[in-house]
Amino acid sequence: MRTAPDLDVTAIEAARRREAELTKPAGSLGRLEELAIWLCGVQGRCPPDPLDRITLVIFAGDHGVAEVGASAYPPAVTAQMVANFLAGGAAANVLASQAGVRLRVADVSVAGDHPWPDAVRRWHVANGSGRIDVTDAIPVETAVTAMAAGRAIADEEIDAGTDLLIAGDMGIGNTTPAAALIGVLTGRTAGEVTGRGTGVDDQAFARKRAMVTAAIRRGTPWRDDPVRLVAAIGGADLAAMAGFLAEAADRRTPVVLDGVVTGAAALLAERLTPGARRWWVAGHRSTEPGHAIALAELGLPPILDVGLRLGEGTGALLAVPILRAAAATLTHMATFASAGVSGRYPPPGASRDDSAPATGADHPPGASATRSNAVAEP
Ligand SMILES: Cc1cc2ncn([C@H]3O[C@H](COP(=O)(O)O)[C@@H](O)[C@H]3O)c2cc1C
Ligand SMILES: O=C(O)c1cccnc1
Repeated sequence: MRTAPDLDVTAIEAARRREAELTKPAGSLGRLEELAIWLCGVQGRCPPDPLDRITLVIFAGDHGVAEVGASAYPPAVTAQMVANFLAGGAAANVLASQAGVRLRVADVSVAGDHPWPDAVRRWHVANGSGRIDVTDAIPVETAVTAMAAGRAIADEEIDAGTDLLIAGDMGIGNTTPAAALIGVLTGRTAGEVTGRGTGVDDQAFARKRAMVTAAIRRGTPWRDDPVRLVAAIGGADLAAMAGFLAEAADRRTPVVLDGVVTGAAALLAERLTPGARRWWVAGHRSTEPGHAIALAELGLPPILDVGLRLGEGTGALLAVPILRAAAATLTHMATFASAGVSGRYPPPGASRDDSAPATGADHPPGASATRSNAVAEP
């Protein structure tokens, strides 16, 4: 099995050294420091380039479980929301515009014929996905085609020159296959991974949990075969997302993950290409219980936790300003030496000269120390 490429260790080391030289207490920028170091690792340079060219790809597809009460909304909403994305009226449009992110919609498996531009329909590989509690979502051949479609979409964006990709989802009923995939891939029960999605009532929630239980049972034999697993209990859109995420890692392109649906696709992609997760960050943690479980399995702590349960890439879009802030601080802050700010006291036992004034002569870690109050290694 092919593993994902490593991040650039030299750039990571340079970023760590630079973080320690900046005019702030060591570690005080918290998660921003980790994100800045990660950005250097994925870009292979320190300081990192600003994130000017970011694209969100929303993978749209229908799901048979929505026909039998898995969602609080009717299946027709999937296509109607694709039209809404194209008209600019969805939450993802507004947040993408705020964050300066390009939005692209890919109809991978929306049911029916639609008069959408070729760019939207080009990677259409299925007319919806089957009821996963009783039958396969898609044939295995369609899963293979859908994964290749997701890889092709990633290639198109990477070849066009992108600094960062975001994966988002649109598909009524899609939190049911997402929960089932997370259940199989983390060994959890339907009770642990199933949430209310768009907000189903108690009766529908019980029905949904029963569907997830049945789907987990149907999918468990394919636990170690991501292609057969996504064919059995996922769907074409989830397969395309998994291909997209794996390809981004293969091509050394960072990705911000969104909610429970991209989380399920990420678990699949990590099985396709072990180590791919190093190329991703989790934009947020949604309120769907399966999402926290997926992120824990991936070892990806979310940047934000603000009660979102929408999908479309919205949680990832909200994290973009934080990623940009991380890059900007590492790039533009002064160092102790350049700003003439005194560094940290040396550790107990080390000799120290308290009378030394705060001048530009203090020393960042890694520089040769000629004064006793040089900055300590963090
Ligand atoms: C108007 C509307 C816009 C949405 N945008 C994202 N979703 C989100 O909700 C759906 C998943 O939840 P469930 O599994 O309960 O159907 C997906 O379409 C997901 O993208 C939406 C849902 C609705 C109704
Ligand atoms: O976690 C998500 O992204 C989510 C939650 C509910 C509905 N749709 C998406």
